[in-house]
Amino acid sequence: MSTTAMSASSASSHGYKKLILRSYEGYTYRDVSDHPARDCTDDEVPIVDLSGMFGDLEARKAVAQSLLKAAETSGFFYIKNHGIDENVLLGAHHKAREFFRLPVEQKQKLSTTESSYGYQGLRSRQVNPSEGKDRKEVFNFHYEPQFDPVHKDQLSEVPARVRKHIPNDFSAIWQPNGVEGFKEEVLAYWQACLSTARELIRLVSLALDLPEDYFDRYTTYPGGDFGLVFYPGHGDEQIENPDEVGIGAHTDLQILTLLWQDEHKGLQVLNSQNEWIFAPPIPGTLVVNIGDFLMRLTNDRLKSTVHRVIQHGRDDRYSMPFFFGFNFDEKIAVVPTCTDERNPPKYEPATCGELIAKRLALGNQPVKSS
Ligand SMILES: O=C(O)CCC(=O)C(=O)O
Ligand SMILES: [Fe+2]
Repeated sequence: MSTTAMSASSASSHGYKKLILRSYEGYTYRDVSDHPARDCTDDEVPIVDLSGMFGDLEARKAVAQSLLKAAETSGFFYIKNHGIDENVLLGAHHKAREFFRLPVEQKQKLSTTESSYGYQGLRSRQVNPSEGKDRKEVFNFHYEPQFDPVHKDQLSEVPARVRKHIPNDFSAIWQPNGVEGFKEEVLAYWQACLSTARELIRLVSLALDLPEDYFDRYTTYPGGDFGLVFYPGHGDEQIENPDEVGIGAHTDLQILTLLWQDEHKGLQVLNSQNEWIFAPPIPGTLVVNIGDFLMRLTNDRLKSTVHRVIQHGRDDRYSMPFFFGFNFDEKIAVVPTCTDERNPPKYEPATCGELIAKRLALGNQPVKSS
């Protein structure tokens, strides 16, 4: 996402605000209700029970159908019975809590200049050009073959085209930081997410009437960006700016996002009536949402939906998003089952890497407000 703060007007009139969004194609604009968000209904962001994902083909197809319905409407759903060990998940969360409590100078030692790896401080980023700076701290990292259980024992076989995407300064972020077991526990959860995402994409194939392994060849060295995110609570402080965002409105860039959120509400999803709805935390679930590249590959059938976080509670909020993507350099066309004579492909084959680079480059360009 963008690393450059910019200012642009977000004039309010008749209960609507103009929202500027970054997309692969450039800037897009939406008039969005400025009414306070309400909670989503069970239909808008449904719970998909993944138990059947580990069953026979019939059971897998049944789960795929419920996933498809959600992916075609709001593009957001909760998953339960996802198979990720609660202890692994909470292990990473507890390390995140310890990490963000470290003195800021210590956290800043884990910042990088070449890449977006490592620590990013409070209000140092602005994801949305028409909202303010993000009131959050983050510890980020990206896919590394050496952490992927599929490749960690055959690192000499990692192709040069994959190595090319690993920045030189990546290992700096893993130096000891004062939190015992930080790297081990965080990576254990990242690995669980990676394996769940590789399973989920097989369900997506089934849902789209494709062979179950259709996308497998695109997930050998996949995108696996991860963030520990900390939205500090306001405690007894007065909220000075009711519009201040934790993370500004955006769509996720890649294939699927798996988001763990703690018990504090904050995640808002923009529905098709341009109203904000909360996707509140539900114990035992992760939130899954479709990314821009999957929307494109399905000829816009699966929806990549705008979302943001506003954290105005007294308490701190923590979340852990895992962004699953396809191999960065693989040119992929719109899938055959999402097109026909009346609905030809809207997009040329493209690589995930080139489109992401295009969108990130927008962060360095001036914004037109309409
Ligand atoms: O923290 C959250 O609940 C959502 C974060 C998010 O949307 C992102 O990092 O892309
Ligand atoms: Fe997001």
